[in-house]
Amino acid sequence: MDRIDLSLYLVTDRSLLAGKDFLETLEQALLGGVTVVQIREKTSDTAEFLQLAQESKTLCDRYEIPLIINDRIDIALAVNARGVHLGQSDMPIGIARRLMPAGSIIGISCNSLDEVRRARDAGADYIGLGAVWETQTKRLTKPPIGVRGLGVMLEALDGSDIKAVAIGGIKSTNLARLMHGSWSQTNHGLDGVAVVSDIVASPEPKKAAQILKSIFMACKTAVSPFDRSFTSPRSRDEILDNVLNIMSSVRTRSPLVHQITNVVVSNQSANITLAMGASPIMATAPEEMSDLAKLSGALLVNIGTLRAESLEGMSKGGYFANASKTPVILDPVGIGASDFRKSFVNEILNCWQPSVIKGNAGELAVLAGSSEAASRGVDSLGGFQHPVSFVKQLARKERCIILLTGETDYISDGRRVLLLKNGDPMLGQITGSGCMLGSCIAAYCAAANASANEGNHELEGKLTRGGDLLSATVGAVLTLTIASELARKREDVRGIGTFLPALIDEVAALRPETVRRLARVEEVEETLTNAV
Ligand SMILES: Cc1ncc(COP(=O)(O)OP(=O)(O)O)c(N)n1
Ligand SMILES: Cc1ncsc1CCOP(=O)(O)O
Repeated sequence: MDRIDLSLYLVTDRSLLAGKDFLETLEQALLGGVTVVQIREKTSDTAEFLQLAQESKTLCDRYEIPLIINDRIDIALAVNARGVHLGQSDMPIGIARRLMPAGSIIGISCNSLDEVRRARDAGADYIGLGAVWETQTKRLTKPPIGVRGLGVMLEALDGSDIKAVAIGGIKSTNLARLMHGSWSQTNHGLDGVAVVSDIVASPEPKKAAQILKSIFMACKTAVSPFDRSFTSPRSRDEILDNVLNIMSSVRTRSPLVHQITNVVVSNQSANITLAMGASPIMATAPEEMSDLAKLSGALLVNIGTLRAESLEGMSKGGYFANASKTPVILDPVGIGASDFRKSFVNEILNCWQPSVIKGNAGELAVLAGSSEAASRGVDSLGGFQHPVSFVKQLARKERCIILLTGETDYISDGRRVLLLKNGDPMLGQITGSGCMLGSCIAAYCAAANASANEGNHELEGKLTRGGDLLSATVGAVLTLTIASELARKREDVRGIGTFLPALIDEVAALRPETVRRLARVEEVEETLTNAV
């Protein structure tokens, strides 16, 4: 089916034209670069549908763009359309295939893995996966799949030549998130996106199509398998060099670090951010997320004390941060404690792409859907048998950097895995050391991202500016853990009460040479086993 290009698939809807002319809007969309058009008429009678289809066919032929008809095989035959798009309760694929001329394109909508498998076995040419998100265009009868639900459906097409497009709620503002988040673990990506309102309802359909197309193409080429929107350093020594550069950069740039964090640690998180040389802003109101995303160098989302009023802020915060190409650090504190936390994390990960996810074994196990490491509240009750494999695979699955904290910290970007062995046990005895680490990661990521791509070139389709966020995460861990070792040795530290201020002081006083001298970082080679 490589004869038709599904990259930007326009599905029409006359009810969204808001006064614009149908054919003029279609022509603008064609000029804007749509690669296939589906005429979808839910309310018109046969004569009206036929006329629209005929006029659309003439126009599409002029632009050499294939025309697909929604549901109606008779109309598709009458206008000699390139194919039909069927729903689950329309004509079965086998019969449609017999009725349509040889070589016609037959697409079908799928909302579940079962439907994808059936469509594959029935010989569909492509599937429309959706709805991905809620949409105003159609009343949905089945719940949205969410970005993270698409990968497993795409995986079911491995080895076949069936193509897949996503549909439902897709806009220029969330397309990059869709493209980043929908890859299967086997690296099966989307062949296209089907869009109705973002083009049809736009006052400038040509421009709307152009924007969608350029984001799609940028993502399709930039997001090759495991190729993140950030740089990956080549060796352990290069990572350490980068860590020291980023450390200095935090102090010289003093980036603004937006933190939506929990009430237990808010104060110490703000202070550790200041100690690193960055500038904290602890803001939760959804109304200011758009403005703050433009100002901040990074966003930390920590769900430690999840409250109804912070949910919207977290959802919007990550969304606007992605749009501003600002790294987002997710700390899913105590995700295993309640179904509420679990489903909220799932919800936000369907709205935005994190750059780094940090958590203890219990938290990351819940996120990965593994029962290997249990947790109680915010504490982990054990570890993984193969932590190296686990972090590497989770990084691939979530397409971001994963930091698994514990006595040894494991960091992976899906390609390499680093083990960090610094840190004093007292860090685990004070409340909020993990949350402070989230602040440190955000500050380092802000500095690393700010120094990348300063000319702002070639950023379309990316969710950060391309900074070395792997080294940034390593640097943040080293900063806090090495400072904890130094703090513990101080004579004025007599217990956890005196340890916390000493820790903040040591972070502020930490010098790059000390980090290089004391860092205990190893890189491990890992062939993936099935850990996630
Ligand atoms: C490309 C694409 N995907 C899905 C749909 C939805 O089709 P269907 O389930 O038949 O629902 P209606 O479009 O008939 O409301 C589609 N039209 N196009
Ligand atoms: C036809 C259809 N099928 C699933 S969602 C949808 C409508 C998508 O419209 P929009 O792109 O405006 O969200």
